[in-house]
Amino acid sequence: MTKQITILGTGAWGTALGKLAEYGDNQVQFWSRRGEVSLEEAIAHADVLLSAISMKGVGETARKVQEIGLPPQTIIVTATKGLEPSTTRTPSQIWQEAFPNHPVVVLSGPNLSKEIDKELPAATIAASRDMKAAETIQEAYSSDIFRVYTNTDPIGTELGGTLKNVMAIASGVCDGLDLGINAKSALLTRALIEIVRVGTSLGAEVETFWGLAGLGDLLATCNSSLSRNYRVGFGLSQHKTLEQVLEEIQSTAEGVNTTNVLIDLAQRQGIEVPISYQVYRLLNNQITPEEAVAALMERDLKPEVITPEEN
Ligand SMILES: NC(=O)C1=CN([C@@H]2O[C@H](COP(=O)(O)OP(=O)(O)OC[C@H]3O[C@@H](n4cnc5c(N)ncnc54)[C@H](OP(=O)(O)O)[C@@H]3O)[C@@H](O)[C@H]2O)C=CC1
Ligand SMILES: O=C(CO)COP(=O)(O)O
Repeated sequence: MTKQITILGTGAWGTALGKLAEYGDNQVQFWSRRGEVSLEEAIAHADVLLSAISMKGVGETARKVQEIGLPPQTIIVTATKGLEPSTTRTPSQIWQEAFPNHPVVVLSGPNLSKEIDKELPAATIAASRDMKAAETIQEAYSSDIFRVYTNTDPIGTELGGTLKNVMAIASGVCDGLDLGINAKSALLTRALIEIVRVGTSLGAEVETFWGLAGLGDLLATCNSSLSRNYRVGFGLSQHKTLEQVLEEIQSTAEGVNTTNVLIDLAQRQGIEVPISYQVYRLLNNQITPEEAVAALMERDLKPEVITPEEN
């Protein structure tokens, strides 16, 4: 059945998700803080409210929607991949706290917007504790170019997409320094284990990270120069400053903020995050790319540990 989908944010991802929604025969209403349609008008008849706003605007936008109020049947979908600095909350936690009586669905997977724009085939996850809501989004968004799976682990799905951005920065450094496929394979494998360790300590289910929202998104983002986060790492490996690289990208690279939030959280909770820590030091000008690689190679020797219980 045709849904009225209101998309908040007309950046790269909001626009691509709008096209996908239209492709799936839905009615789409865009809203942007710079646009002509008021937020009140945009959400008045929404069956689905989909937020594709970058992390820095999520809390503020959720508050604005809260002040206006949502129709009772509206399903909230969040497609943002980030962590709120002041609270370390994920976007779905922010939306769910603002709207405790509405279902919240996380939409996340290996979905580089530039490929979606070209109508290349892709798959993603619609995750919610409310399976009926996840299935509604699955149905609304599925088409012959976009295959949507459901799961019941919104936090794991969201953290897969969020934490891989940190690893994409590391991966850009790895490729930029021309370290080879052996190094890249080692990096991505250990990156996934690090993501699992953080994710499970924040309440995610381990299995989620073996799927599209975990391994799938890690592979896409860490192997593509379409990824803004990958380009941050690649640029730093060429000894450009972070400011220069971000100026060149002119778009959201959530991994920069996520790394800072993650290191703060990991240090407070005693979670071991060796790769993310080197990314943090690099982003904060404490180390060169070459020193970051050396620091990872020179860590204490130990057995390969894969399960989240062990470090
Ligand atoms: N691009 C991609 O391939 C994918 C991106 N994502 C995620 O989607 C999110 C958005 O990314 P993307 O669209 O690429 O980034 P863009 O930089 O292209 O767009 C960011 C969007 O967020 C809006 N925004 C930022 N701050 C605020 C605010 N305070 N209030 C209201 N709106 C605000 C911007 O509005 P304005 O234009 O007015 O500044 C713009 O619409 C990120 O979390 C990203 O990780 C997820 C999957 C794929
Ligand atoms: O999340 C993405 C692909 O799934 C987009 O990655 P970037 O934000 O690094 O461009």
